[in-house]
Amino acid sequence: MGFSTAAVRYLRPAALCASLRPGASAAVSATRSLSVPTTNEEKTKDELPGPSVSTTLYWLFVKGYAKNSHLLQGLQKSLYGPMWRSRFGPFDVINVASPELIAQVIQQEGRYPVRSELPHWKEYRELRGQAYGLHVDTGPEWYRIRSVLNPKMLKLPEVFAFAPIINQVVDDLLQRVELLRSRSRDRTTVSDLSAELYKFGFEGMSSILFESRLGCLQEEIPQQTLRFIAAVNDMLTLSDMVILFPRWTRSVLPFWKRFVQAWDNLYNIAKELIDRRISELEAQVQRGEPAEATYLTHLMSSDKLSRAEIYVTVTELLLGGVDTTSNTLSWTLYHLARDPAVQDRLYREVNGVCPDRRVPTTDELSCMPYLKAVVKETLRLYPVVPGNGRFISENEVLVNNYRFPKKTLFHLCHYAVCHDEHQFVHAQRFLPERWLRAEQGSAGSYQHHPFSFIPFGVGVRACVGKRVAEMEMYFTLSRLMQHYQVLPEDGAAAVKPKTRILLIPSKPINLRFLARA
Ligand code: HEM
Repeated sequence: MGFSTAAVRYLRPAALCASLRPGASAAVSATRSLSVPTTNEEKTKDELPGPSVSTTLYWLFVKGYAKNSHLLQGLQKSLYGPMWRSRFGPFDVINVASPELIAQVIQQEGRYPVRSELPHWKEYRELRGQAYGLHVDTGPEWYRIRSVLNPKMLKLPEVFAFAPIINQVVDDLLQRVELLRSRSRDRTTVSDLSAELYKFGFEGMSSILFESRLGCLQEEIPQQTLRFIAAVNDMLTLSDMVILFPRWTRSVLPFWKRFVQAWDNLYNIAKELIDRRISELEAQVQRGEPAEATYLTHLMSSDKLSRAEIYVTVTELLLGGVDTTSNTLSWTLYHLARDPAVQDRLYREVNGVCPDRRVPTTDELSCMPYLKAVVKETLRLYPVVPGNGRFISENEVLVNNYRFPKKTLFHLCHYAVCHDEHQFVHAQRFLPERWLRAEQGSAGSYQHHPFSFIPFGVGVRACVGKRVAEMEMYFTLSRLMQHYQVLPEDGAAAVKPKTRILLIPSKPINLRFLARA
């Protein structure tokens, strides 16, 4: 199947944005038709091609695609065409792997789209009497939560208010890089960069959400922070296991109990951090000191979310915001190290806009088109969420002339689409230039379909953290470029991606950071 349990998870909680904006990408063809074709010869899903369960098992566990389910998307597309059906365990999934078909699904997703059902998350919340939150709530209840988050997360001036916090964390990252390279044998290498960037991502998101520093980039990471990071990892890993096994196995297999324990740890630490910060803010207000309009203050003062909903929502934002951004940063630095011409051009752009290592302002970031093109191209080659989902529960759907009943789960094969030569010339190459309007053509690019590049998802349920993630990545990369030239280790082999829910490096990325004069 082009659909793994891992995909289910992001289909799961992944992370939401803008409405369908045909202008979303730099090279959107305005003339393409997104309308749903209708003829009289409708077909049913039983007529769709797709692998048998045994073929799927063979691919996943004999051929090794369980770890590379992003590649299975392309393989299956070549065998079955752009739409096929996969059945495996509890899943019956319709895979769509062309921008036109993805557009058709999204056009019919309804007012309150659902990525996938998360029965095990819902069950945990009910077990503990917690609020459902962003990922489990559906319909108008989900929208109510989104409408509180969107203004603070998706409006640029609001997002820019997080710039000082993010830059403080980038300061710490720079110090950490300096420390690690000075300790390395050749005094330049930072080993396992993704692990360092994960801690950076965690510190960055928690600084915004909890308005407190957790010390992830310190030499001695505080115990509570270590427990928190471990709980996040455990919960996400176990979430995939729990959904695969039927309920009766819970008394014999340890996964459900450990899943509940991991959620308990995660929720309790988040609750403690939030309560502590809220007490500080309340004391501040009582003393007559003005409270800054930061994230928690915004959620509290909106009066639209209960305290229980705030606990869950903030935890879920953290879950969506760490490894997505940190993995994208890892891949970007990996490519910059292997492509000196791209890195040099990026350095010249950053240095031209902000000489003498001056910290860029948000206005100055907007004068760095090549920086943005580099990040876009990284997200095209390594879409950290390689497959997305839509569970259309309310209505029947007509896609590619097949009629699907209510409660059909669609897997949007984003990885296959943004690696498609018909959409992107030299699709396997790292060519940031393709995103620069003035230079289209030099990189052989041409007008691609708006739904061929949707790394943050699409529609009203798209990623709520898109703007924050972009700003964090722009500051981090521009400032790293000001200080260092990055290079691969001598003779280092290429690092391929693998799917572990997200598209992550299959082995540690070690890079040399040479201080710029
Ligand atoms: C490179 C960085 C990121 C990428 C590529 C990414 C990608 C995605 C994608 C593909 C989705 C699913 C969207 C859909 O279903 O259409 C999503 C949802 C989501 N993302 Fe992100 N994300 C990133 C960073 C972040 C950050 C920084 C945050 C937190 C501030 C975040 C929080 C979320 C949340 C909470 C959802 C679920 C929203 C909902 O269901 O209403 N993401 N993300």
